[in-house]
Amino acid sequence: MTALFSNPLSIPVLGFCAYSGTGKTTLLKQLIPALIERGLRLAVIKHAHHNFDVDVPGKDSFEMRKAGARQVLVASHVRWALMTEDPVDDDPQLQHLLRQIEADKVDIVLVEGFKKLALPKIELHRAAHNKPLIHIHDDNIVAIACCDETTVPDSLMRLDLNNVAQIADFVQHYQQNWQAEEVSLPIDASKAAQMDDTENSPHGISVSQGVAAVLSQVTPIVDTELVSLFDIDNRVLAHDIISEINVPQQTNSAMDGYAFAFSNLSNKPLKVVAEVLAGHHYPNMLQDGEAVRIMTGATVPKGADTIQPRELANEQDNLLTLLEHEHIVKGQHVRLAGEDIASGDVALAAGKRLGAAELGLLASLGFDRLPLVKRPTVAVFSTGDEVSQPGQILKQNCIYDSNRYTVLSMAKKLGCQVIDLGIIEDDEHILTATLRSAAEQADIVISSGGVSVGNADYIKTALANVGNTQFWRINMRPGRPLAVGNIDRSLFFGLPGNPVAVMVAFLQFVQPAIRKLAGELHWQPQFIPAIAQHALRSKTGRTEFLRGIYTIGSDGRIKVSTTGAQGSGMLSSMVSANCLIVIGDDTATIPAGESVFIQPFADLL
Ligand SMILES: Nc1nc2c(c(=O)[nH]1)N[C@H]1C(S)=C(S)[C@@H](COP(=O)(O)OP(=O)(O)OC[C@H]3O[C@@H](n4cnc5c(N)ncnc54)[C@H](O)[C@@H]3O)O[C@H]1N2
Ligand code: MOO
Repeated sequence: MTALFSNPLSIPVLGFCAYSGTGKTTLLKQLIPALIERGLRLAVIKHAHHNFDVDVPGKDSFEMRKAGARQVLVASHVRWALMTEDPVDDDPQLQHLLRQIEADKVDIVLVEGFKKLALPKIELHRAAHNKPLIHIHDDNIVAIACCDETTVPDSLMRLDLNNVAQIADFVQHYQQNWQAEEVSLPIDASKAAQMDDTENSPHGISVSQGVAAVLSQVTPIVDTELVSLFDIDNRVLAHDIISEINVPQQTNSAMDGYAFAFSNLSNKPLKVVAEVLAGHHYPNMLQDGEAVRIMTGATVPKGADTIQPRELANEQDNLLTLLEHEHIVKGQHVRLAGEDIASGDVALAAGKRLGAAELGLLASLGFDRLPLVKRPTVAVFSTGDEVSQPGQILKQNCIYDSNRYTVLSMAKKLGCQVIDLGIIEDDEHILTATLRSAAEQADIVISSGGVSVGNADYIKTALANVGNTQFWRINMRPGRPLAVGNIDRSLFFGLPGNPVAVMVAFLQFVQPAIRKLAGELHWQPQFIPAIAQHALRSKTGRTEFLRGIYTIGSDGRIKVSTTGAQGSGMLSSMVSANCLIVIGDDTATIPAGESVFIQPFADLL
């Protein structure tokens, strides 16, 4: 039996396992120089079963540690050692230890010990020792280094325990051919299995299946319109935009300074023959021994190819001396014509959502009107007798409507035109009429509330009168009940009533649908790995969306903790959060210090 292990590094980790007395350390002591000779940079992790000390009593570092410091780092000009007092009941956590390795400075980590972990290993075996073979119970053995007497199955690579060069060749080959495991995202609609009969399924469907099923019902809008650059707010480009000019138009200076030909560099001063301001040019060809005074953005004259900043030059009586002469590089501080975008290039491709940077780029190419995909229209209403309009007196047993506002806001941020249909009372005729008229006006109709088993009746019957809609149980929390379907040519989403569930369900299901409908290409949810600051719990079989706060640690890594209580009615948890922590349906617990995926809210919320 092996215990789960996943390599947190971007370099391979290879274990060496054997019963004691087989000669693991002896082999490693010979193997390390042989691998270094082959150009590999190594890190080694060794598991010690006893309470070892790096230093000895009497040494300052020892005394400081024994005095109670949790960590002592002792450093000299050749080496440093970090000692951390980290008592644990079981074996130390290899994943945690691996994260201490400087993965950008080594090519492979060799691990001695940790033989129970499911990490790739070379088994060492001496038949004369009469010990059992490890590979029989461990699928992670990639090769066996042994003597002639050991029988090795055909499926396994056989190495000679006494042939260090052969083992080193194997390790080198392993390192060169290793590929990082494909990261499995907690939600991946592209890998969602086909759904069978999902309607009213008591078992529910996964988030990935739900997203895939929603997307399969969306046909992108093909109608386009020309829109002025001023009025484009986060909308989607309908056609490729080809640049008609070079950006920058002319080769120009990136510094205030002097332009000259690099081939003229010598200890002799150059003669300053003119001054070129931005928006102007020097009409002549620069001759041997000449330079011009030039400002940032001004066109570099013909005959010049290099700029020296003003602060690294001395000019007196039109004679120029270049300082730090030996550091000057040909072409420095020159911005070449077309280096940003060349005439004829696709500056932006169809399907791109236009934010501030894209608008700036289009403006820099001289475009003032752009062909855009027509905005999706989204109609939104709330249901529920207890739901009251903000601004009015809150009646007993009632709650103010927040869902319409969160949904309308998220739809607007996705560039949609929105129609607010208000709060619709729980009445079959009124709901039916509302749905019919909403579908006539909107590409997407969104309601909240009334989709769970108890109180779904009105919306269910109203929907049955006007369209074809399925009620799903999504294996997620929050946001379990969800209705999805069609009313004529409109897509309908019945989101659950709980305010956090509404937002999470919108982000996971409505958002991809709007993006596809709006013509956006290559849109995928953004998952970023972060280190959990405390243990996170879920239940296998469902995807958990916890409200999280991520920050960047002093080590440059992203860390995340939850906002605390996670009730699906607690909108304050969404306000304090800046991300969702996503625990996929195959995971029950994420221990503190382990990696978990987050979905930052970015600018959508
Ligand atoms: N027996 C079961 N009961 C419930 C289940 C279940 O599977 N079996 N699912 C629970 C889950 S999960 C959710 S979420 C809710 C969803 O219920 P509905 O979609 O029918 O929503 P309502 O019951 O109408 O409301 C739930 C909750 O949200 C508040 N709400 C509703 N609309 C608004 C609004 N516009 N603004 C603010 N708050 C709103 C409402 O007052 C309720 O407190 O069902 C569980 N029950
Ligand atoms: O959708 Mo519900 O509790 O999972 O909020």
